[in-house]
Parts: sequence; C-alpha cells; structure tokens
Amino acid sequence: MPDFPPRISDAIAETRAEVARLHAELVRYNLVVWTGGNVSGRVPGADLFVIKPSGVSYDDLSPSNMILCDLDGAAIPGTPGSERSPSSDTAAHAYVYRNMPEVGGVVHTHSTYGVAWAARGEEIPCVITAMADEFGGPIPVGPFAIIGDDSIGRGIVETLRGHRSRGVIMQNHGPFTIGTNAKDAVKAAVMLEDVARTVHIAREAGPLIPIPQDKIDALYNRYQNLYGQSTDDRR
Ligand SMILES: O=C(CO)[C@@H](O)[C@@H](O)COP(=O)(O)O
Repeated sequence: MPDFPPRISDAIAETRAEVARLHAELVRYNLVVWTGGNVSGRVPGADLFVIKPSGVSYDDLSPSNMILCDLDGAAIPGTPGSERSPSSDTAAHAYVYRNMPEVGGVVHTHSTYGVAWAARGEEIPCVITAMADEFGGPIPVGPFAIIGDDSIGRGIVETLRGHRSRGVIMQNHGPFTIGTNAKDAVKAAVMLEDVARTVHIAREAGPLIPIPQDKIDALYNRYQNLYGQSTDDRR
C-alpha cells in the first residue's frame, strides 16, 4: 500500500466515496442498464483519479472497490480495489484528465436517447432553453472510435476542447460528459439525456425552431452565474 501524505489520503477517501455514490445516480436517472456506463473523479491535489471496476454490478459498488489510477490509467498496486480490472473506458477517462486539467470528473452512459443521436451521428441542435442554460449551445458529435486505446479519449478532447458543451455524443457509441468534478459531470449526463429525449420527440412532430445565438449566450450566462443559490459551485 503506497504511503500517501495524510492530505492526499483524505482526498482519495473522499473521492472514492463520492464516485461510488454517484454511480447510483446513473441508475436513479435510468442512464444505464446492467453494468454499462461509468463515473470517474480526479483526486484533488494529486495526479490520480478514481473509477469503477469493469463489469461489476452497480448494486455491489462501494468506496472500497473503486479503483485508484494514475493519469496513464494504471491502477495503483496495493490500493483497495486494485485486485480487479478498472473500467474498460479507463484509458478514455485518463486521456481527458491528462489533456484537460480543468476537468475533475468524467461520465460515460448508454442513455437511450443520447445513444439514438449517436447512432445517427447527429449533433443535438440548441432549440430549447434548457440546452442553452446547461450546454450553451448544441451538443456535438465526436468521431466513431473503437475502445482499447486513446481513440475515444482523443475524440472527446478534440471535440470538447474550447466548446461550451460539457457533453459529447460519440458516434455509434453514446454520451461522454465532463465537469469540474464528478457530480458536475453526472449532472451533465442527466441533462444531456433529458434534452436528447425532448428534442428527439419534438423533431418527430415537426420542424425545430433554432434559438438566436445572442439569446443562447444570455441564457447560458444567466444560468451559469445566477441560477440557484449564490453559494452554489460555479464553473
Ligand atoms: O461502453 C462501454 C465501453 O466503451 C461499456 O463497456 C461501458 O459502458 C461499461 O464498461 P465498464 O463496466 O465500465 O468496463
């Protein structure tokens, strides 16, 4: 077991607990089935992150079986949970953390409407104020990428770097979201599926009405800086 300084040990423990808890939110909001999807959280103050073990039932996830990884995606030997394999998307999460230092959390889901947009390789247009609020514009599509190397992570970073959206729909695969922390990334995943469903249904019924860019900007700035309580986390 590595001998981390107390400050880092405490941060690891808090991140383990938060990431384990947040996986239940994916189930609560119907964003995953069986063992699909995954949540990770960067450990504040360390080049480390925590992610779920691969293929383990959400019912069995706990802080102690989360896996502590370095930013190359390697499990830290001798740490709780390291006897199992980390998520099959660990390389993608690690790539995001290495290349987007402002990101504190990454989420992947197979949420139904988000994956339906992925199957069409279509960007979700910004036609409802909820999208302007949360994503500041359309939700972009990332390239088709096969799991197993940095391809998915590179596609996420190349699509989202410099983009307001905290979500990307990876073609033929599904949503990945980022956030200032794991909870922020989970919120983005929840809101992505909500707007994916609404816009899909709206488009089935008739033509969509775009929101003018200046109104999108105004909505985004209000929501990001004024919505909720003054003590709320702000990006
Ligand atoms: O979508 C993929 C891989 O990209 C799934 O295997 C993923 O949702 C769940 O995999 P893990 O259980 O995290 O290994």
